[in-house]
Amino acid sequence: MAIKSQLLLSLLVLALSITCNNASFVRRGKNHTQTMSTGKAYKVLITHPEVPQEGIDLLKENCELIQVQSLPTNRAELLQKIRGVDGVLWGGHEALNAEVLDAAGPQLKSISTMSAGIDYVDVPEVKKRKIPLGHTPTVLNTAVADLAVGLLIAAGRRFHEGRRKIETDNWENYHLNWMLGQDIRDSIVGFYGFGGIGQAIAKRLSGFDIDQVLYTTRRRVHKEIEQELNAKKVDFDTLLAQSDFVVIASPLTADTQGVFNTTAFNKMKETAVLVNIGRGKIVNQDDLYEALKSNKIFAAGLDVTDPEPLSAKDKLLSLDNVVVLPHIGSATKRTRAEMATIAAHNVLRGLVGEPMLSPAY
Ligand SMILES: O=C(O)C(=O)CO
Repeated sequence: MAIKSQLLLSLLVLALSITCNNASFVRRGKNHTQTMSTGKAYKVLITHPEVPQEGIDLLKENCELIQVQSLPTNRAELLQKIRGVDGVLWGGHEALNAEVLDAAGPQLKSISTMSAGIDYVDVPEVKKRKIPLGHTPTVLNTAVADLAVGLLIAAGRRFHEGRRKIETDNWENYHLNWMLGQDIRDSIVGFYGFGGIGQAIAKRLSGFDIDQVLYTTRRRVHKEIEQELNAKKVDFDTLLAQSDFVVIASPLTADTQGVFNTTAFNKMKETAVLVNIGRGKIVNQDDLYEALKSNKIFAAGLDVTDPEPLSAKDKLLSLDNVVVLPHIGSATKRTRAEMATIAAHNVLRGLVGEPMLSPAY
């Protein structure tokens, strides 16, 4: 499934690049078409200095590009450069809200983020102004899924604690029951959120001879996917009670915020491992700290935290049984290039009033 969908996606990207390169990128005025003094039809802001060249090359054929140079993003520079642009490729995770939309002006007609999650976007504000909004799911599924499997193994098999044992001269493998971890073989893996990323993780885990996949989502996934992944939809309490590994692969919304709290941890197995590659705020981090410290659950592997960046002094980092990464799920060169490519196509399509490749709403 994953290979097929990657292939399809590559074909789609190729097809789109042909369409977009041939499209007539003339500015659509009320009665006339016009181009700018630069000869380019549209002005597009790229809000990050490190957006991969693949995306920039696509845009620059038909658009005059302006780019934010500061890093971390200087809000004043962003607000000044966004004035009067037709499109925006939103490269970072800064708040995209009424302030920036007001600064841009009413001519703004196309925005795409370079991320799957859009919790930093005030979507109702964008919608209210009828501006098409794109994002970049799918292309990062494999990179995030690979990392999630890594976290699941690292937390379940105590990688971080093991490293600490060495660093503190406490290597005690003369004990037969030293550093024993959790088996993935024959385990039940529960997914909170089971879209493309969750399914890509389950697909990878099928190679580890797991017993069963459970998932909690609002809507049931297709029967064929359930069959292929040996997956069964269950309610949240069942997911918590039965899973040996619980993987959070859901977006952050008003409904998902803080759902993993003490009440939830108390319903999990004491041997359970929690993995979060969704968003930090889905977990109440103080409650997670208590659950890990008191061994209410076995371990956690987190690529996302609350806040980000997490302070080096955060109490979570004092624990042996948590593996924490600095939100690097999609951080591979190829994935970043593909994200920039999809985001650029989204922007170009929005500019000419065509449906975006991956619309956010
Ligand atoms: O694109 C996103 O939303 C991510 O968090 C990638 O890890």
